[in-house]
Amino acid sequence: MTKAAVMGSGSWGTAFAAIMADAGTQVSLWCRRFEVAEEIAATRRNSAYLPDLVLPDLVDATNDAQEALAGAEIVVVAIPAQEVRTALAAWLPFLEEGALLVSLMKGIEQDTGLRMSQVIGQVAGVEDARLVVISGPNLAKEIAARQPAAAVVASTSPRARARVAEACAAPYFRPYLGADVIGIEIAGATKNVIGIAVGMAAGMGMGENTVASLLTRGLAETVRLGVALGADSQTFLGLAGVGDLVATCTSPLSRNRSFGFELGRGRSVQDVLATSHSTVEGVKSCRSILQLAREADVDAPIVENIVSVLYEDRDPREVLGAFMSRTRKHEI
Ligand SMILES: NC(=O)C1=CN([C@@H]2O[C@H](COP(=O)(O)OP(=O)(O)OC[C@H]3O[C@@H](n4cnc5c(N)ncnc54)[C@H](O)[C@@H]3O)[C@@H](O)[C@H]2O)C=CC1
Ligand SMILES: O=C(CO)COP(=O)(O)O
Repeated sequence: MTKAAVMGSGSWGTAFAAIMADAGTQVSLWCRRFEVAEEIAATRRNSAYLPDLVLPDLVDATNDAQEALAGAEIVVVAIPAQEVRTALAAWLPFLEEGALLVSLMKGIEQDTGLRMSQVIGQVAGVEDARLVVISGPNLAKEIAARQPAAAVVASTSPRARARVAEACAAPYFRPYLGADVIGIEIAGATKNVIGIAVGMAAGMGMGENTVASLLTRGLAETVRLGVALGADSQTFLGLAGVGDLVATCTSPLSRNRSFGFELGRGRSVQDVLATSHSTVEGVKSCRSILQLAREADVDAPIVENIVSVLYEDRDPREVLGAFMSRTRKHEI
């Protein structure tokens, strides 16, 4: 039986541990807090994140990273993007020789502008063939309820992606295979920022036309950036592209959309962040994405305007007006 470690017991790490166990993989779920590991051991539940999910018996929880990583052939990282560098460095001594490293994160590192698989590869000093990324329309709560969903499991190594896909193919979770790691990571990180923009518009009372227009232009912006960075444009029509954009931009379960919604209703960035207990990746990644776009000389008006709302105190209403008065141009 394959043994995996899932490092991070927030909403996605916990749901993904259940997926892997339902796929027949033995999972050790690493929890940063001892109380979470203790609760899971005693009740099979992680009440702070997914209270309705009863974790399968194949999931063991521990807050000892060495114990979690012992014997793990697949190591899945599921923590906030900006924390990966430091956390992974602490886990390095306990990684098994040859283990595959899987990123579930949807973010870009601040300051370096690196994608998550790049950060993992750099910190762990491993070749691309051992790195895998997973992305798609995967709202954790729906997955935890075992509602059917699909995702892309991507790696430059056919063997690595096939092995990880096998280890997470559950009756309600269908992994597709992919090789375009750049496209999948750019799609995953950028959709969070587009989700904030759409949420903002919805919070201001705008209807479906506005949502669909922003979503579509957000996709155009994401494709431009991805292709400039070496991605295949077809990737953005797939699960990690359109698929995730639709899930994020239309679901009240999305933290990024909900964050934007509250801004649209008139609350301040600080106020909304102070009351949010879970990760809103678009907030920290939007500046790194804008930086990547500027370096690649790519026009990214939605990301740029979200940065100005979040970091330059710009009024969301003013931003919506700014989109409408941009210089007329060809759609494609
Ligand atoms: N929740 C979802 O539906 C999905 C989330 N993702 C991505 O997965 C990543 C993780 O997100 P969630 O699980 O939703 O976040 P979360 O906010 O639910 O949980 C974050 C987890 O990371 C841990 N953590 C925080 N700082 C840490 C540190 N310095 N060292 C070690 N652990 C730390 C927390 O204790 C918590 O267990 C994000 O990049 C997110 O975009 C991807 C797909 C779906
Ligand atoms: O990535 C996600 C769904 O695929 C989760 O989106 P949020 O982080 O906005 O909740």
